[in-house]
Amino acid sequence: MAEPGAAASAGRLLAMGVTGTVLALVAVLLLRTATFPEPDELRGWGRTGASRIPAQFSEAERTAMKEALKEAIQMPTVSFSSENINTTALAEFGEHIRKVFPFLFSTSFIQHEVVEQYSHLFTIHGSDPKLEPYMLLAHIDVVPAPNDGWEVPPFSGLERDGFIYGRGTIDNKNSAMAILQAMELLLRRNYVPQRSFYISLGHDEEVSGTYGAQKIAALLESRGIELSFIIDEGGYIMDDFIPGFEKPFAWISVSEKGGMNLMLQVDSDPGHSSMPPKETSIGILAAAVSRLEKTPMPNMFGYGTEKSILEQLAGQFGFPLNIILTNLWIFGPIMSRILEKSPATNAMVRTTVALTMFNSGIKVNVIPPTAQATINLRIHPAQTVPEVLEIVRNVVADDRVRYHVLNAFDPLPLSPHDNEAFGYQLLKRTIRDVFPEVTAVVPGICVGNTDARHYTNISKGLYRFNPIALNPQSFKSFHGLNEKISIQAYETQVAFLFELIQNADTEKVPRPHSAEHEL
Ligand SMILES: CCCCCCCC/C=C\CCCCCCCC(=O)N[C@@H](CC(C)C)C(=O)O
Ligand SMILES: [Zn+2]
Ligand SMILES: [Zn+2]
Repeated sequence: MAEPGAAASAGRLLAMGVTGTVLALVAVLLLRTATFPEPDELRGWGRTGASRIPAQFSEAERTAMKEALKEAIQMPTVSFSSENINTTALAEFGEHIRKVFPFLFSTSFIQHEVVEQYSHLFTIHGSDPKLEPYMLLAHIDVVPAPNDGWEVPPFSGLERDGFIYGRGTIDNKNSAMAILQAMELLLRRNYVPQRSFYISLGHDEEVSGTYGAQKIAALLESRGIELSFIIDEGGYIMDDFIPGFEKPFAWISVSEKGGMNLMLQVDSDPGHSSMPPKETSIGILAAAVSRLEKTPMPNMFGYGTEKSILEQLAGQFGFPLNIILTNLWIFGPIMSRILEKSPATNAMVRTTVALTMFNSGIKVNVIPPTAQATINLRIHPAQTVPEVLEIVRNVVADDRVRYHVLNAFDPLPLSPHDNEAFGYQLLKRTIRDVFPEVTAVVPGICVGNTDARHYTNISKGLYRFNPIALNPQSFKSFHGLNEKISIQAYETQVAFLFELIQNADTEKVPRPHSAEHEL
């Protein structure tokens, strides 16, 4: 987030001016942080006492869970496009889960359905019909991974130095396998849930989820099902993200950006390249997209969740950042500039525009009749598709450019994340139980898109959170090189889900004693 230089200059600014205000604010802050640790009596809500099953796994179980993940990674369930998915590998995955999770497929209160041939929907019938059901969501397809640049072949599932390597180890077979694994281990311990829930594993998330998540959501809607909340990928434990902020913090994405794929096209008369016109379709279009790249969309800091994220992290920083962050009413403009500096934080404060495809030309000596560029926009929660399209037109400001919206959708609404929000509070509580080193949980936004967006008709509580710690380097391996997960992190993910499923067996939302006791 804040670069060392930028934070230092913000600090210098501060030192030059508002010393009195700062001293007063330090006092307020000290009072606040003094009461930060949370009392132990709030631990372990949900199932308590004898009915609580501890997340302790035998050596044999730990070996089996790691081997099951490795085998899943070895199946190249690649989605190249909606029309081109590896159906052989997807079918193999279906056989694999039947083999390694036998209890899941033979328990009377669990129903398994295959949707559109390769997606899986499990219905786990709880004993208490008064409790509204929820869903754990993941996807089993992956993006392509050519061997080049990888330390080990991407579909080898090789273990090295305590890590399992391979495409899908963090996006997102780890979740698919960990959810099923946690449930299998609970069933082996005779667990019967009180609250019903669904496990949904989509097979085409990486190409929009049209036949997986979208069909499952429609199926549940046709059955009149409403869900209390859904937990999908798209938020993480952030480690080493912010200079000056040593501790990891949890980022639960309560929304995700909208999106638009927009094709820009310029047509012109073809002709002989020895007698070129002053401008060609390529030149006109290149200038247009260059203007777009040089003119960032407006900075929307303060209109999404980014401001409240910073305010909630404030108590974790040392001077002067703690003061800056608790007083964004003064320091907001500086902070919004700091956030613009890195691609990840820039994506939080504005609609981003990425030029992703450019096509033109048919022969070296022919003036091209047409040029096309496709841009991929990710829309900030405070903006809409028409607003963003209007800005694009104004920046391009050239009538020779024509626009084709390939697909577009608005940002997702903010899911509730107050003290009454059951799903959010359940995640927070389980984070605190399983990751004691995490001292802050923030409601963030997912800058990419997830299958959760297909479920808006059946749930208002869409949360995106994977219980794994990621640093900036591991973020680069998403869809990139050397994707890997440590065996310990995977075991912790299974333990987290094992606890979360039990924690969900309660009617009441946990109530913090006061705001200061909150994570
Ligand atoms: C202060 C710390 C700042 C850190 C900011 C990082 C923000 C993290 C939020 C989200 C991480 C991205 C999670 C990736 C999930 C996206 C999966 C994906 O690739 N989906 C496709 C869907 C498409 C419809 C095919 C996509 O392109 O978005
Ligand atoms: Zn994913
Ligand atoms: Zn992905």
